Amino acid sequence: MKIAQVELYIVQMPLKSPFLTHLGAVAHREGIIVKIMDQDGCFGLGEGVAFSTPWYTEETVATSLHMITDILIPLLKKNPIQQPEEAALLFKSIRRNHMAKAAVETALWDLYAKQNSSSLSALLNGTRQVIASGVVVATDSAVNALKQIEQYLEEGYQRIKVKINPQQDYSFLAEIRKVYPKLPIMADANSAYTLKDIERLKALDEFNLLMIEQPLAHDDIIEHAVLQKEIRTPICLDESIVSFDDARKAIELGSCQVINIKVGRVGGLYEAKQIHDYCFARQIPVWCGGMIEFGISRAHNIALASLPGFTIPGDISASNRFWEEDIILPEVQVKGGFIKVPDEPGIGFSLNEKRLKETLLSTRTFRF
Ligand SMILES: O=C(O)CCC(=O)C1=CC=C[C@@H](O)[C@@H]1C(=O)O
Ligand SMILES: [Mg+2]
Repeated sequence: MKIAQVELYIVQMPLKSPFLTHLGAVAHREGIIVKIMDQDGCFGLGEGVAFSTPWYTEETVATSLHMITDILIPLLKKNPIQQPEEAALLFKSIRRNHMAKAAVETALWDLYAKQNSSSLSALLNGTRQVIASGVVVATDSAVNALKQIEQYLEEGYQRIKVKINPQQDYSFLAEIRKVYPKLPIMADANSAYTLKDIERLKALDEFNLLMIEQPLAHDDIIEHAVLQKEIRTPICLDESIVSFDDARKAIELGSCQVINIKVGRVGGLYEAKQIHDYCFARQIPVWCGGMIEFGISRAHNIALASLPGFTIPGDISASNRFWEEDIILPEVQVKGGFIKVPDEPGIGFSLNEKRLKETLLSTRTFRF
């Protein structure tokens, strides 16, 4: 792929309003934009989606920077690659650090697509021209959630995800169901429960949720299989699935009926596609998760979600869900509940240089 230079941009932006889960609040988002340039000046873009602290997974912006700078870039310098799959396989010699790997690997996919004048969606064998869009409500009260849901439904979003925990679950969902008896709703618990809560979780079956996401421990697939036999609501796994093998084992065990695929969590588009292909062959629905990300990661998600197995609206919302102004042009827009899949080369979005400058904390450059 003739890599000539890698540039990293560390950016930070306030969210329009804090994103609240039982694990804490995200009010500011730091991220790493990766730009990989070839000898002809063509470049690909990726985004590191680790948070500033390790509350969702073990990675942080600082650990990602270390991995990219001291491990992954030197590895790429030593091992010239012909296509992005080779980078994904090369990075398997390094344990975990999936978000750092994905930041680099996704930039290589964008570069490779542009070098071959193909849209990223087409390169991945995407089949959709538009993808259905869902949105997450992450707030502290049913009153606020209802206000947000009303606004998001006006904006066209096709399904709503809410955050639950044992302190508010039943009453919170009951309030929402009272106003919206038929709305497609899913609930994300981010590991707020244990098997001792089986009766609590059984009681949530009456709300006819599309699914409950990650009710038990972040690294469990055994107890989720026990729980799934006890509750009617389909379990969706998020945190527990960090690789293709995790997905295969969870499905074999009956730990879930749905998988939330996040490109960063599984180490890149190659692994994400492997999980998709496996699930698609077995008619296990998947959807594309979000990471409160900026537009570059959002663009990669759109390309991934154009694959045929993404049959459930994901957490891919418009740029203006979180940001006053995103770092891409054009911004991601939701129209009539759908986002258009670009057909221009690569991710089909470019960097908003003005916004990048406004949000920039620091940069690093590496010549090959
Ligand atoms: O990016 C979005 O639109 C929302 C993403 C989202 O819901 C999440 C991102 C990161 C951590 C979470 O608590 C949550 C999730 O678990 O899916
Ligand atoms: Mg989740």
